[in-house]
Amino acid sequence: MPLVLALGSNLGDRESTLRDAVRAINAVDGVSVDAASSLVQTPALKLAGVDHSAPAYLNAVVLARSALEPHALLEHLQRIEADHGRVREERWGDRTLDIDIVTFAHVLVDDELLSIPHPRAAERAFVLVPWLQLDPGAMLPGIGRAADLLAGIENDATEFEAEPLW
Ligand SMILES: Nc1ncnc2c1ncn2[C@@H]1O[C@H](COP(=O)(O)OP(=O)(O)OP(=O)(O)O)[C@@H](O)[C@H]1O
Ligand SMILES: Nc1nc2c(c(=O)[nH]1)N=C(CO)CN2
Repeated sequence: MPLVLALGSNLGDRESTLRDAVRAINAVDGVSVDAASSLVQTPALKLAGVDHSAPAYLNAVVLARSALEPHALLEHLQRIEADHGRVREERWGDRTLDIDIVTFAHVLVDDELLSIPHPRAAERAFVLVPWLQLDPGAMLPGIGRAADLLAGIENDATEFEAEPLW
């Protein structure tokens, strides 16, 4: 099944963490990475709104395929986050690595562990901008076209010069 992942980091060596994370995702049995966006830099979004005093994020989107079901995939992604020093503290707090499942084919999931499509992707330029780079026709199933959604929000993402992630 084709799927879309959103990666973010705002602590430590952000670029090398994201680079390692893409390799680790591809190394999961039953998962293969097809493409990765360029890196975008965005100010940290906190529960109270954008926080310019917090370290900025580097974000990227990865297109992959998975033979695993979504919950099994989530467990692997959380292990990869933990391997990169991710400590779970406050919601929307600073982190070395965050990996979210944005879409998983046209599958809809909504339980206590997992919501797909990711319920906040539609409001996040740091997801929509790199995703549209890889797929101009990107759709959030049941929500809408990524291009239309991006047109309705503030786009605070800027390109970050780096070697391709994949
Ligand atoms: N689509 C999804 N991708 C990844 N995690 C998800 C998803 N839907 C629900 N979750 C759940 O969200 C929980 C909290 O994740 P996390 O701590 O990364 O949240 P957050 O990154 O602070 O906020 P946000 O979910 O808005 O990005 C995870 O333990 C996971 O069970
Ligand atoms: N700019 C930016 N802000 C965030 C991000 C992120 O990836 N980028 N992730 C968060 C937790 O999901 C909270 N805030």
